[in-house]
Amino acid sequence: MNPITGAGTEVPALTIEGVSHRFGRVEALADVGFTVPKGAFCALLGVNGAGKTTLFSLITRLYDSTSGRIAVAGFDARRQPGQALARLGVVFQSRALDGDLTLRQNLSYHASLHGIGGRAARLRIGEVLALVNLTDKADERANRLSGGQQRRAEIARALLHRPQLLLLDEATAGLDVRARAEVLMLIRSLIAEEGVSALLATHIFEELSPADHVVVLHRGHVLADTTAGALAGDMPLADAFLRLTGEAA
Ligand SMILES: Nc1ncnc2c1ncn2[C@@H]1O[C@H](COP(=O)(O)OP(=O)(O)OP(=O)(O)O)[C@@H](O)[C@H]1O
Repeated sequence: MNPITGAGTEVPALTIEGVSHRFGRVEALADVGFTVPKGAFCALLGVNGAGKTTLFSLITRLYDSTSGRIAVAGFDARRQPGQALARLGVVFQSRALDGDLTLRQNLSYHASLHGIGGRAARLRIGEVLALVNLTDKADERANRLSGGQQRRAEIARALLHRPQLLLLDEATAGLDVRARAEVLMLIRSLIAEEGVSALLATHIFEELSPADHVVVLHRGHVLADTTAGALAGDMPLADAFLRLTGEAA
């Protein structure tokens, strides 16, 4: 077993190998590689422009990856996109709920996009609402929910089709400290109890525990693939990040 990532012989939730991507002359990603094991949490740390969103766009097939390999639960994103995407749940940086619809209506709409309807949808919506602890808010209009509740609702939405990997792009940004902690606790409990894996792009270091797997992305390069504790050493994680990248998060 890999002592840092905890990877065993199981098929990883996410495999990134030798992935590069350019926007004209800008090299957004350069030979990026790392693995998120099944049932694990990984924080992708990077300042603005590090390449986090580009990487997420390649994983979700918004952009086509032309070099290297991306696999979700063993399914190649380029050659088996349907199978790869079916195993992926995404929480975007921008708000993704229709504020005028109730939480249940939002979830019904997205369930139908995944081909889940009728009784199966009603049952699954009940399950995901319970998972994110929002059962009592099901008939509330989305714009009446707090920022933290909306994020939890977006996580519920991402879980509807039972993905194996959650991609969370700055899912805790813009929330107060308490709501951030609640969202992170939810992600950790989904990993522990539901067996999903999660890749969280973030630049908020206080959220992380020493044992957490962290990948530092900087100007398109992976500078570290280790644990938060090993990266921090005897200094605060933010200081270690600054020393490594030359930039404060
Ligand atoms: N559509 C695009 N066209 C040209 N350059 C782009 C495009 N998207 C991203 N870039 C450039 O690619 C690099 C990586 O950007 P990216 O958005 O992936 O970083 P990021 O880590 O997600 O940052 P942020 O936290 O600001 O979203 C940056 O230099 C950015 O300017």
